[in-house]
Amino acid sequence: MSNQASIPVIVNGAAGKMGREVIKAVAQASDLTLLGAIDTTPQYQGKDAGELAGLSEPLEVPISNQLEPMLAYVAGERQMQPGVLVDFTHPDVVYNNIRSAIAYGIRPVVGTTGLSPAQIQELSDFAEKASTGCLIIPNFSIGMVLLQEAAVRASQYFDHVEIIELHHNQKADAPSGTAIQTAQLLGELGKTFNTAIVEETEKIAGARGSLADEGIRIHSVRLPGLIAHQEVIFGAAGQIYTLRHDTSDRACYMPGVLLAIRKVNQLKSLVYGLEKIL
Ligand SMILES: NC(=O)C1=CN([C@@H]2O[C@H](COP(=O)(O)OP(=O)(O)OC[C@H]3O[C@@H](n4cnc5c(N)ncnc54)[C@H](OP(=O)(O)O)[C@@H]3O)[C@@H](O)[C@H]2O)C=CC1
Ligand SMILES: O=C(O)C1=N[C@H](C(=O)O)C[C@H](O)C1
Repeated sequence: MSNQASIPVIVNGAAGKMGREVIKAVAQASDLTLLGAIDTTPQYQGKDAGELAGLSEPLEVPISNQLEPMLAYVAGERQMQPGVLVDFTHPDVVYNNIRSAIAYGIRPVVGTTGLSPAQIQELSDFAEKASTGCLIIPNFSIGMVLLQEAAVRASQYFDHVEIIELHHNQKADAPSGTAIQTAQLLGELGKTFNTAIVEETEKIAGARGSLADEGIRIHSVRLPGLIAHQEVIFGAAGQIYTLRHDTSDRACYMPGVLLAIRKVNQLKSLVYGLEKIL
């Protein structure tokens, strides 16, 4: 493939669990070229991104903590398509990363969770003004999109629902971005869920989980040995309907990540959720 048709990619959070997986997936895609691998972890500075990701050959792309110079470099690369920043970093830094990328005309594909609705709205306004595509995807797995579709259908018939999300104990944010998005999707129907039939008191604060705006409770479990799992449990008189999704390998997110990298250049504004680009 000529360079002209290739999409230059920067991976931010390149030394992390998801970043390494993305490096491998991008390296194996003939229409994508990894130009930058950014991560702030001190011990990985200068290491080859491919070797760190477990590839047998080096990619000759060193890990660096210099995001802005890398954005400027890729923005100036005229021989290729517009650049894409894939971000799997941390909830505290992702907002500024997205703003910086858009300011340089680089399209963000964001997996990092923890952005507030107000931040997403601000980023949407910013992307719209810049006429720049941006994808924020709380969950890149097809299984989760299908679970959410099934949940939305079930919510037409059930008035009571709670969500349990279970993750590894290195996860910084709770509830998960996926659980928040699932509650939002159920809430879009505009119905009232979980009308209380008794006055509840929590004898230990948090016993009933967090209460999302949609009136849906989300319970967050954090344990070593877990990767990422979610149950949506519907209840009605005499029956329980449970939807569950389990991940066993972060490779499950890669088809969605590659699709997003290829689609974001066709967009002129911010789009939230994988289901919108399938
Ligand atoms: N949308 C989806 O489908 C998925 C989303 N996620 C989300 O992605 C995010 C990352 O997850 P995961 O890979 O497991 O996390 P990790 O902690 O394994 O990786 C994050 C990496 O980013 C680095 N980092 C932190 N701050 C910065 C910064 N300012 N600039 C560059 N690099 C930085 C971290 O370094 P250090 O460790 O030194 O801080 C670390 O190496 C989380 O928000 C998670 O919820 C995860 C899986 C799927
Ligand atoms: O931190 C993770 O691991 C994951 N984070 C995302 C979230 O918060 O929903 C997606 C997936 O659940 C894995």
